[in-house]
Amino acid sequence: MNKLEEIYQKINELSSEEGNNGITASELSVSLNLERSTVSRYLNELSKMNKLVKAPGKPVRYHLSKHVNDTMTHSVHPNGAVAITDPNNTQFIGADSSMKDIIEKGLAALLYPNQGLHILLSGETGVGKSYLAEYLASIAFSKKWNNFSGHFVTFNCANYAQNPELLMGHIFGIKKGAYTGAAKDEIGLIEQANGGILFLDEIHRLPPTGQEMLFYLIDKGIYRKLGESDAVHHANLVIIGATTETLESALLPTLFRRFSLKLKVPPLRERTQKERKELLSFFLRREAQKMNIALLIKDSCKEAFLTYSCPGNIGQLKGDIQITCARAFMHHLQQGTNQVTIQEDNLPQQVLSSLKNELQTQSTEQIVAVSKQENPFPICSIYSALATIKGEKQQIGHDQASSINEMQSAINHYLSDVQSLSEKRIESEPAWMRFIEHDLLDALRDFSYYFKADFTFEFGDKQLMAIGLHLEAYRRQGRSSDLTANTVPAPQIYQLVAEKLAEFLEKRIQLQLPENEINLTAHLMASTVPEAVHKDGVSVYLVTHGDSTATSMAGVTNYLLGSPIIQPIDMPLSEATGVTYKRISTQISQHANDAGVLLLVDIGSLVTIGETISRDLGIRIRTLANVNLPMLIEAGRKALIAENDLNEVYHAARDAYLALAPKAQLPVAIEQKQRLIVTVCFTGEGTAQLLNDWLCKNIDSLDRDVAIRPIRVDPVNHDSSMLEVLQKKYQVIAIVGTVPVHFHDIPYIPAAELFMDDGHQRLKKLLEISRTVSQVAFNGQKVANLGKLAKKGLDKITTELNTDLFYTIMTKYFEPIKDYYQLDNDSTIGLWMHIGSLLEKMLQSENTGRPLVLPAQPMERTLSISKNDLKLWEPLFTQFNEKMRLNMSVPIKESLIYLAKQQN
Ligand SMILES: Nc1ncnc2c1ncn2[C@@H]1O[C@H](COP(=O)(O)OP(=O)(O)OP(=O)(O)O)[C@@H](O)[C@H]1O
Repeated sequence: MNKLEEIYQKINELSSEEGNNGITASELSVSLNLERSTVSRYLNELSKMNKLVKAPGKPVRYHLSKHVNDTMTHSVHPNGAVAITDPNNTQFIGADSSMKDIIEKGLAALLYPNQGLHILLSGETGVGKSYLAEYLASIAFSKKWNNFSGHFVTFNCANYAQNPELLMGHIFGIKKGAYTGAAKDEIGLIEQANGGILFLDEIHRLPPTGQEMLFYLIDKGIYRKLGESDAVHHANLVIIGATTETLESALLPTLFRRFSLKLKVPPLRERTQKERKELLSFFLRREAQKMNIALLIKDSCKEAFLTYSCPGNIGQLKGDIQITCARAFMHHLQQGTNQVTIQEDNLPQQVLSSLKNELQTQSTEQIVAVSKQENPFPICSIYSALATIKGEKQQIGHDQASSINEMQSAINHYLSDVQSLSEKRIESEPAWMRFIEHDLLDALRDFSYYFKADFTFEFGDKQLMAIGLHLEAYRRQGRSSDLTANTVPAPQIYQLVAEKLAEFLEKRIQLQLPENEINLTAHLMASTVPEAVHKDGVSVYLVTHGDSTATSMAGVTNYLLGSPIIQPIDMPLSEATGVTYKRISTQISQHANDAGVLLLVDIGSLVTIGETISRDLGIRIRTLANVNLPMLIEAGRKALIAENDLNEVYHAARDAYLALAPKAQLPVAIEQKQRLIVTVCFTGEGTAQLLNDWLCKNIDSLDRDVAIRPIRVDPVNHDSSMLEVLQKKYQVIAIVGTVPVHFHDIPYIPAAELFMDDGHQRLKKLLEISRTVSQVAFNGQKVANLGKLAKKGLDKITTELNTDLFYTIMTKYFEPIKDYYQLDNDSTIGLWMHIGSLLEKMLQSENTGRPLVLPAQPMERTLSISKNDLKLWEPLFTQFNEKMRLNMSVPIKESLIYLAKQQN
């Protein structure tokens, strides 16, 4: 036995020991009593011979190749391709050739004790980086290496590249209030993947701060959520990053170095012809399984797939094969053949071009696969769907209306199938666009652009896709399929537009459409009208408390009316009123028109929201409270008729309420009893009194009418007679205290909870919901005029300040600040006045040359100013600088931020 064999045998022995996790050169030199350098030399030799696999890291550990490979089962396929099958039956083409070394290294990294090593993958788009990451993870998980217990979580950083804050929020998690709109704590992907593997695709899209945070996590195992300044979280996970950029330039050097293993996945052009053949067969077999029918491919087409230049690599090859199969399948449906044959005219342009001249004469066909799986390929089943309806109609003699409904639902199914195709993006354009030739696509786009004034409905991408796919199928076929001959007319508005489109297409691209194709096009238009906000009708919005109440009520109504006319807006109880207001107003401003808006809300206090939005946006809005289903249906029905004006829709909905609601539920005037919060404890003087004081200080200005009464509850008999008495005089909103009191249906909030977010929020919501319209109306007025009130005040006390300009700036730029710190009305006016006076002083000092004397800072600086605070205020400060030429110093800026934070 020579030295090399001796060493290899020793490694075999050591590797078979329980819990062995690879061997290092030092360990081996000790057990063989040989020089470490000699051992290293032999180890390198053995790895070159593919007998060992090096796991990167320090110290380098060596594993027997057969151990790494044993984790995969090899199987031979009918076409001779050897593929490795992982436990989830994912075939990895190339695992025995171009990808062998890469896979072995990747597996060794994940096997590395105790936690695995972080991996960075690079390679052109579509080479299979995500596929590789998933493959490695599935093996590591199934073998339970390193106790991987969490999940394999994948995320593409490019999806949020335009919004770095959100991107980092997704990865690291968000602390409530981290930025405007961060209404609640969110857990991040790191937390989700803890104990497992996080795959970050397009990792180079992470901004430098994100990269630093990631570096810190990899280095120290700790991280912070966005917006957190003190808390730290621990995580133990492997990160696999992937990038299409050159490795060195993709990441900050610090982060780059933390990836112990860097692997470059080769492009398709560098793979062998044998591997490309395997890929082609693999993808064709998959499509055949989906279609559940014999799939044949002409030799010439096969050759084209093997030779065309495919810059998008395996991803593009797969996409082009799918499109080709879909076209061939479409052809098969129209011809009624009993097999699908891929022919030259099914090939996308870029594949076809490689065919030109030489190969077109070949015509041998070759069966690729037949499968019995029940999973028919979705696209283009519209004809068969329509045929079924036509058959049923003939049998039972349906009336016209129900036939239209069935037809629409068949079309809708077809569209959602097609839609799922467009979800997978190939390069930058949706997949469906590749089905439609450019001349037709351009013509449809131009039509939607030039004739938009003629539509009373939207004609966007969804419509383009549905109509384009259909007309492309018709055009390729060259004649209308018998199956489309249906006699059910589409609604008039769509029919007219379809006729106009037919005229346009004939002129533009000489495409002649027969009557039944025009009819079917009209049906396609009718089925794809999005959100069905008919441009000239009244819009109806439903706003209710709860996570999904509005959505489900609107869902039922829209279903019954057969049209998504009601727009739901859910108001989660945890959401601040200001945030809800913004959402409602944004939605209304995007969709409403001159016909106005009917706002249906669940509680009276929301009535004023409509009034305020109406004032702010200049849109006519009427509001009805205590909404129920009959009201909603009636409002929807009337709004569907474009001629009905806002008053008609409003009255119809109100009458429906009056006609259908039981007498007891009629909207009688809300009893004008004063609202009361009862605080309870065993003495009525201890905690109850303290709670009383706390509530007095913390209650919102909108609820200043609320009385607070501390009472004693007998520790023995829990006597609640005092509550009986109080209830006669007051409307008791809640009982807060240290003794659980369950009195009628009045909510009880334990004192401890009140000081935590949940309890406080609950009380706030109870107060909000119990506000009467008049209470809110008074304050609502005030809300709308806050700025004006402050301006009036400043007009009286300032001489230098341009209060109009100040008002304009503040109205726009102070709003996010108010929302962020959830400032109440009083604090808002106070801050407006404070800032106004400060600017006045600055102007005076500039004019007179006297130094600026600022009022003493009364606050204790216990609150810290975060980057988010500064970011929030910066636009306002910039405005003062640009529009008023007032440059605020850092201490002045900070004093304002402290002041606002203290109000919170
Ligand atoms: N070796 C393989 N065997 C079988 N299918 C593969 C293989 N490699 C890639 N694919 C398929 O090719 C498609 C593209 O691969 P993938 O999305 O992993 O590429 P990528 O390099 O991550 O691309 P991008 O950089 O655009 O995100 C996937 O749908 C995958 O199914």
